[in-house]
Amino acid sequence: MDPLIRAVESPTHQPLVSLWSIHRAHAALPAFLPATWNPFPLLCRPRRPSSASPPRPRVKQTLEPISGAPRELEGRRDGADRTEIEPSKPLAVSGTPPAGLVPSPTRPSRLLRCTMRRAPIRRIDPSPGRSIHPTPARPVGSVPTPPSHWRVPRFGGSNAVQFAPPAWVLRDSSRFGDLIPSLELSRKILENGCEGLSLLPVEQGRVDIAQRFTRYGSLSRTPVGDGDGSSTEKWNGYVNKDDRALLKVIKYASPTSAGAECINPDCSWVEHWVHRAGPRKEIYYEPEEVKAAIVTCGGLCPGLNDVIRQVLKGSMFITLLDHCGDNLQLSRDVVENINLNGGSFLGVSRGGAQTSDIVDSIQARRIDMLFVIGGNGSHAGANAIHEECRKRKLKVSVVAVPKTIDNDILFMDKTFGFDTAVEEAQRAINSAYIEARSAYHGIGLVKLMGRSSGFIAMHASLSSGQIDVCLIPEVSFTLDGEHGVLRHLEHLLNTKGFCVVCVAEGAGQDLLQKSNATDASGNVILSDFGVHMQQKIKKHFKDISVPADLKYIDPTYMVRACRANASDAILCTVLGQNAVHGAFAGFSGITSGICNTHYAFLPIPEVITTPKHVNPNSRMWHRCLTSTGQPDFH
Ligand SMILES: Nc1ncnc2c1ncn2[C@@H]1O[C@H](COP(=O)(O)OP(=O)(O)O)[C@@H](O)[C@H]1O
Ligand SMILES: O=P(O)(O)OC[C@H]1O[C@](O)(COP(=O)(O)O)[C@@H](O)[C@@H]1O
Repeated sequence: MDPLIRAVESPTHQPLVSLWSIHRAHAALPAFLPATWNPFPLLCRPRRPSSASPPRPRVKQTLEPISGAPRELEGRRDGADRTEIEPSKPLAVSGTPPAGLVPSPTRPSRLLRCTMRRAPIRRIDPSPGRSIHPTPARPVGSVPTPPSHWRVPRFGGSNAVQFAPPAWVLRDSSRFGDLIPSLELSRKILENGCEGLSLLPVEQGRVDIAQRFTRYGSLSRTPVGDGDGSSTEKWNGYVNKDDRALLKVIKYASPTSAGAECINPDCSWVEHWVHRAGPRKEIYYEPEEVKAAIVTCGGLCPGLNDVIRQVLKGSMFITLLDHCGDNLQLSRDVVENINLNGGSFLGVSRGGAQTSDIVDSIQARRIDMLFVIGGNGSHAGANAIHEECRKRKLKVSVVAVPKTIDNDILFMDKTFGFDTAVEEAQRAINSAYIEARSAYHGIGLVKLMGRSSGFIAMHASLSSGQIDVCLIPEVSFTLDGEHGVLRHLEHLLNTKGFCVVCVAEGAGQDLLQKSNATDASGNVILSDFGVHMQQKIKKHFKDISVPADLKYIDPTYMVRACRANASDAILCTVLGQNAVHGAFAGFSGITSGICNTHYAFLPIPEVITTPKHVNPNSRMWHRCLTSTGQPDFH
């Protein structure tokens, strides 16, 4: 099914992520399984119920423990002759199994291959106006215990969540019938099955939904050699629409494992599949006719120009870009060298227009694709636009590219600009180090950006190796008292003679007076912890009559108002290209990211559930503590 049309027309948005839960498989099964049993999900395949397919026979299997009575399990046999345990009876062996149980010698693997539970489809209600900023829920800086979302980044709401793959609705004819009950073609689908359907039966003629083959792969791309034995005829370089990447690869044996990100209380394995990004063979727009708009919002970020340029390069025939209400004709020539400079060629701002006005403009200008390059706020905006386009039944692909130096977007390995910002931040740290090292009782203090997450401070501290104390918003601390930061600085001056402190912008907000002011986008304007810390250090050492030479460095915008480094430039290139591929493939309401080293498309509502934070239990934060040698400050 045309995913764009699905997005535009379906009353229930079917997000792009396929997520299947193997319910409690690990917790309940191991005692019954041979040591070689693999609890990982490849053996499990999504069940796709279809009214066309005959009911599968029920089967019973017996588990024969070494000691104790045999137990019977019930399930259904699937087409591949595998048995699925009934969802309502996840294992029918509740309670703690007696020790020493082994699988039945008769067909053990069939029985226990996997336990599948079909989770209800979660309806996404992105509430366009909803603020995704963390402050209402958690006052900035007050971090008594790590909130659950730091430990459990996950898709969806409660329990097992399943997102259908793109064509799922079409294959599930009964569900499809529910969606569009009155249409002739949907009846045909019910009768004939849905495979191979390429036209959506809604308002044909008004919305052009026919797919066509892209010429992307035939332009100049040919396979190199045949050394690997693959046939050049078969090579096409396209990403299959059913390709998926696994989001999480660590299986935590216990919720207390370092950095465990558990979805279930018992930490049982749940697989998260994300759609692989890249060029599809079938596209839903005529490249020569596409009109696209790009917008860059929020704070500056190294690499914005690289993404803009790639959107132009990747899409062969984008003819129009729209910025601030003005039509700005862009061509490849115009953007040829923009990546050599920092900033945004299009400009950035906070705050902005009403969603309905933006969509009015999209409609009036007959724009087919909108590329939104921005952070959490921009993603919320993009989603609101996508929803409004759906409501108006407009064939518009809204695709985002996650941008922020703060690296605070969920599920992404990293956002572009972050690496560069860390590199720049390191320079500030190095200067502070040199100043502190060269002075008698020198103290270098560096404040780095990071509104609600301390990724820049943590990574810059780690990469520089010159930091003695790193303070981030996610970890609470006290300044005064026996276990406070100031006493530790005293200790450092006494022992090594100097020290360097790195604080994230959002750190220690609970120690400061709140202003409650917000910027034009609704982001809380933070109190300046860097200056507060500077004053506290000066006063403390004056009070105890110990000389201290404090040098305060706040590089502020210097870490982001620069050109992307090589690593970010590559990331921007790929993300920008993939955004175009996603739009041409007919997706809307998605973002183009990198997850678990693979480039992926993710549904926007999922990535804006909450900003990503440093997990204080993570290995990375512990590595940082090992590197700085700092104690707990409370
Ligand atoms: N919840 C929201 N819904 C719709 N638009 C939003 C929302 N939050 C922010 N925006 C818009 O997104 C744009 C960028 O948001 P901002 O928070 O400044 O930067 P960033 O995208 O980097 O987080 C602003 O124009 C703002 O009006
Ligand atoms: O002063 P400005 O431009 O509003 O930006 C300050 C904020 O921008 C950032 O650099 C990035 O924020 P965004 O991701 O919202 O663009 C933050 O670290 C910082 O708090």
